[in-house]
Order: sequence, then structure tokens, then C-alpha cells
Amino acid sequence: MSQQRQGSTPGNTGAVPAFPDLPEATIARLPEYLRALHNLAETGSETVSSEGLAAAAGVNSAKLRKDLSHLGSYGTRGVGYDVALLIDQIEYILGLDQRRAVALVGVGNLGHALAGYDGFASRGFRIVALFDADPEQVGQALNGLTVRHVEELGRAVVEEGITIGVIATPAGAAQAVADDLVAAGVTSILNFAPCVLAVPAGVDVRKVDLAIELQILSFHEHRKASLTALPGGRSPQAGNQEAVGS
Ligand SMILES: NC(=O)c1ccc[n+]([C@@H]2O[C@H](COP(=O)([O-])OP(=O)(O)OC[C@H]3O[C@@H](n4cnc5c(N)ncnc54)[C@H](O)[C@@H]3O)[C@@H](O)[C@H]2O)c1
Repeated sequence: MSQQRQGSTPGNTGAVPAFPDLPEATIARLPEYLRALHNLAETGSETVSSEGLAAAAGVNSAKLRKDLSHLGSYGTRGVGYDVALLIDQIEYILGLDQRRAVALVGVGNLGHALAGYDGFASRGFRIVALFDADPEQVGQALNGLTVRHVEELGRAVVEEGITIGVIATPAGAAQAVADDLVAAGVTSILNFAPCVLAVPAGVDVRKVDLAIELQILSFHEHRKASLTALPGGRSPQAGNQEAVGS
């Protein structure tokens, strides 16, 4: 997932003096640590070593210790990290202690799948409103919500306290949708459409493009094939797993 940064992070604005200024790569790994910690908590683990947590999150332990030191979390020698405490710290930093209201615009193939996914709630998000421009979609019930016409977006954003917008429209419509979301007061956008969005300062955009991820895997396939074709048939050793930005 790539990020377009037009705005500043909430930290270091003076409003929350104690908020740590985290590297982007560390921010991208925190959700992986959180997922691993929740799995550990579910199996009854109260503490975890840095090596154990690193293995569960798919990163190396030196990187994990450095990341967690940014949160002021160093663990206890011989004991490791307190699982519940670390979950609280990471959820606080990611702002997941408030369940954020999300609007989804574009309820086609992808939008249907996203709106129907129940896993967001347990990760701190509520999709509270669905919008589409197609009269055939408007009025449909989906996962307890009714699809509304995109013209109702502005009012709904204010009434429902929506701060995050997800765009799942065709690329040609995405910029206008982003403009409407921003005009309504949305300050974070997750864009699935294959295009770059222009947004004003203070608005964060993240882009998800599975085709780009596949192209990166294609590069690795190409590289492995070229290595095995070398004289002596050098074959690649360990796999290259890049679960989160580094
Ligand atoms: N990021 C990824 O990995 C990934 C994967 C699949 C699809 N996509 C992209 O996601 C988008 C949606 O794909 P899809 O297969 O669901 O397409 P789709 O055609 O099935 O759905 C698009 C929906 O957007 C609606 N729409 C069009 N203009 C609109 C507007 N101005 N306001 C509100 N709604 C509008 C349409 O009525 C339709 O319901 C496309 O841009 C596609 O390229 C991205």
C-alpha cells in the first residue's frame, strides 16, 4: 500500500506534546504487531519475548525492538513485553481507542465485498455509510446499511462524524469523489481506484493497488528464474517476505 502525504501527522503539532514522532515504516509495522499481539492474547499469553513477537509479526527482532522503543516500550529483561499493555499502547498510538466512522463510496464489485466484510469492526472501524451514483444501487440494503445517493455524502459526513472515506469507484470518478469527501470534512482517504488523487494539505491519502503488489511479486519471480538460469544453477535461498513497509 502506498501513501500520498499531503498533510502533517497529528503528532508534533503542539496539540498533543507527548505524541511520538514515528517513522512511516514503524507506523506501517504497528498494525502487524497489534494483530500478532491479539493472537497471543487470545491463546492466553500474558508476556512475549521480542523474538517471539517478531516471528509472529514476520519482522526481525532488532527492528521490532527499535520500533517499540519509539513508543517508550522496552520490555523487561528475561520476561519480555506485557501483551495487554503493549496492545493498549499500540491501539492508543494508532488512535484505535475510538472506533472511527468510515464512508464507502462506490458499491460495485469491490465495494460490495468491502461493505460485507465483518472484520473491520474488531480492528477499530465502522463502515457507517454507503454511497453510489447508480440509481440501481441506491436503496439496496447491504450488511445493515442502505446505499445512499452520492449527493447525500456531504450531509452524512457531518451527521455521522465520518473522518475516513474509502473510494471504490472507477478511476474516472475518483477525483470528484475525493473533492466531495474533502469538502464535506473528511481528512483521510483510502483509494482503491488506480489513479493519483490531488488533495489539499492536511488530508492523508493511502492507495491500495493489488496489481502493483502482483507486479512486485512478478519481479521476484523474474529474478528467481534468472538466478536459476545462471551457470551453476544458483538458486535463491530464503523467501523474501515483506508484510509491511520497511
Ligand atoms: N486496488 C485494488 O487492488 C483494486 C482491485 C479491484 C478493483 N479496483 C478498483 O476499484 C474500483 C472499483 O472496482 P469494481 O470492480 O468494484 O467496479 P464496479 O464498476 O463494479 O463498481 C464501481 C461502482 O462505483 C459507482 N460509481 C461510479 N461513479 C460514481 C460516483 N461518481 N460516485 C459514487 N459512485 C460511483 C458505480 O455505480 C459502481 O457501483 C475501480 O477503480 C477498480 O479499478 C482496485
